[in-house]
Amino acid sequence: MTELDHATSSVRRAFIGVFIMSGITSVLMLALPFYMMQVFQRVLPSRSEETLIALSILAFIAFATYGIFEALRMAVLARAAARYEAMLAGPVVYAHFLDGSRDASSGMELMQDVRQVKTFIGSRALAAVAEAPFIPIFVAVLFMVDIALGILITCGMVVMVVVAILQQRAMKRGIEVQNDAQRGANRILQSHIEQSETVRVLGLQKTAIARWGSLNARGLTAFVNLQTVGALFGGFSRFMRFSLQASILGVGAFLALEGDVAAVVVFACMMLGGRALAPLDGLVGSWSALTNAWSAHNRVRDALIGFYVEPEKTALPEPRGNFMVEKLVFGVRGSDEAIIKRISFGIEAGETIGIIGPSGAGKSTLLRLLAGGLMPNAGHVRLDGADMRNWNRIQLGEYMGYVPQAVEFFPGTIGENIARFDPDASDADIVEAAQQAGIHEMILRFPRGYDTRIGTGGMQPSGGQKQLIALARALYRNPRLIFLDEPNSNLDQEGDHILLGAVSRAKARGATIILVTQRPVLLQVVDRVLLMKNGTIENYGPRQEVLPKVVKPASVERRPVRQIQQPKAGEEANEKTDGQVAAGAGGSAS
Ligand SMILES: Nc1ncnc2c1ncn2[C@@H]1O[C@H](COP(=O)(O)OP(=O)(O)OP(=O)(O)O)[C@@H](O)[C@H]1O
Repeated sequence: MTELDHATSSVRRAFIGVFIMSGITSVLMLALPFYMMQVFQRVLPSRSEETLIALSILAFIAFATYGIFEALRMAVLARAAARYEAMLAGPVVYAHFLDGSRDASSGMELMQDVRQVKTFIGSRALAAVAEAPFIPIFVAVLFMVDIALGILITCGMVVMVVVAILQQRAMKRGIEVQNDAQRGANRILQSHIEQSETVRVLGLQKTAIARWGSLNARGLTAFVNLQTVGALFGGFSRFMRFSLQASILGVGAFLALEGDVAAVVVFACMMLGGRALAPLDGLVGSWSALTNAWSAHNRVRDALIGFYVEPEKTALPEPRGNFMVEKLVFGVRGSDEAIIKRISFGIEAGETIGIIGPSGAGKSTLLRLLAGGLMPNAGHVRLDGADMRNWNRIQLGEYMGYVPQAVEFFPGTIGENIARFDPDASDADIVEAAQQAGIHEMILRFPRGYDTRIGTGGMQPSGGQKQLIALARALYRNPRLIFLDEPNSNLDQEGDHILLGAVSRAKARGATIILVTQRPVLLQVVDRVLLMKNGTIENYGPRQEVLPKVVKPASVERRPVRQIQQPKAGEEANEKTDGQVAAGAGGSAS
């Protein structure tokens, strides 16, 4: 059973309970008209105070029971609503983490969808849905009083159902337009707020507001139209409800004049009519909330189809670091051309591999596939023989170090970020990782040292500092597998030396290191070079064979790649080489 199945069956169970309670409250609603009839037809003619007291006690018991069930019903719905969010919010985020093709905003939107459904489940609108099947009770009582009253209310209700259907049709398109516009506007706003500084520097304030505003205006126009249509239908529904109640009174009065029914029965029937029509009226009034919640649930369902938080996978032994890539294909939705095109190669445990190639060749994508950040569309990435999908990701994370291309930190202190928020982290391990990354002294100079807060709302380290802190995080507890995506793109010469030293030490202790780089300086330490071009492998082999064919003469002159000696473990790198790897970019010379 998936998480979605668990959540929906929990809501279903709650709804069945609410449905039963709605049946009880519907029957109890008959107590007031019944009490009124008894008072007028029994107590007043007999002038019996005992009967009045007995009837009143019975009526109060009925009202109290009604009140209890009404409260209970809403409490059950509130709990079901909270359970829906509690059971699905985590899996929605989890599924988002697993699906590398989703962007950040779609994760937040799904969370909003979960909340929208939760709000609906806990609302009166769902209670009205549960009451609707009991309308026939009131209709049947009216039929029992007089067939004319029964026919009248039935016809009125048919008209109201037709109104509800027409309303649904009239509002369907508007609801879609409103939701699409609001989502689009939110995405634009979120992205501009995240990049406020760029907006400020480039003077894009008005453009940003205009782009967001035009979509938001569409949403607002759709909102006004929807509210107007809803109000019109709501007004008509009220009109129908009051007219029907008045008609019941009119027809009842006519029957009373004929002597067919007593006057008090006419009043009781009018009350019953009102009760019968209330749920329908409620449904018409909350139609857009119901439709929105249904669409939101469908989006949540689509995101979670087949998803279940897996029972812990069997923990495999610590990986040695043998990678086997088999016919690997990766593409994104909406694009015909794959980014990674059926490539196969292997990496030996303990090797250091440099992935190079022109911009857009697919280097970062390949690295992310190897690290398990993305899942392939076809083919396999096997680590020590096991498909990456079959590794226990939480266990595997302990053996992984990763510096992504765009480094960001989670809100917390530098120490917490380096330790990946491990609650059992020892200060010694954190400091050791920082020393390995050569930033211990730099961190000590920060306002609160290792306790300085970074990430959203905290201190903003420079680009180079970010890369070195991320390197410390990658080296925390000496992982076996290290993935570095252009880890020196913001580093100066000193940073390059620190990085080379750290990579060399990790290599010396047997780690498998895969790095993407555009600059030859890092290639000094690699064993093999994988040259990518347009999603395929153009060349893969020992550094000494591949590099001479792809490094620009300028950089070769400054530091001939053929002569670059791999530094020994712990040895700091030599001078920085500024040349760019010209792999496949045309004009490369050997
Ligand atoms: N989520 C995505 N949606 C659409 N296209 C994508 C996505 N991710 C990557 N691409 C495309 O895939 C191609 C390879 O991207 P990738 O980042 O792997 O290249 P790269 O070789 O690392 O480039 P660079 O050296 O510039 O970082 C690019 O053309 C990029 O536009």
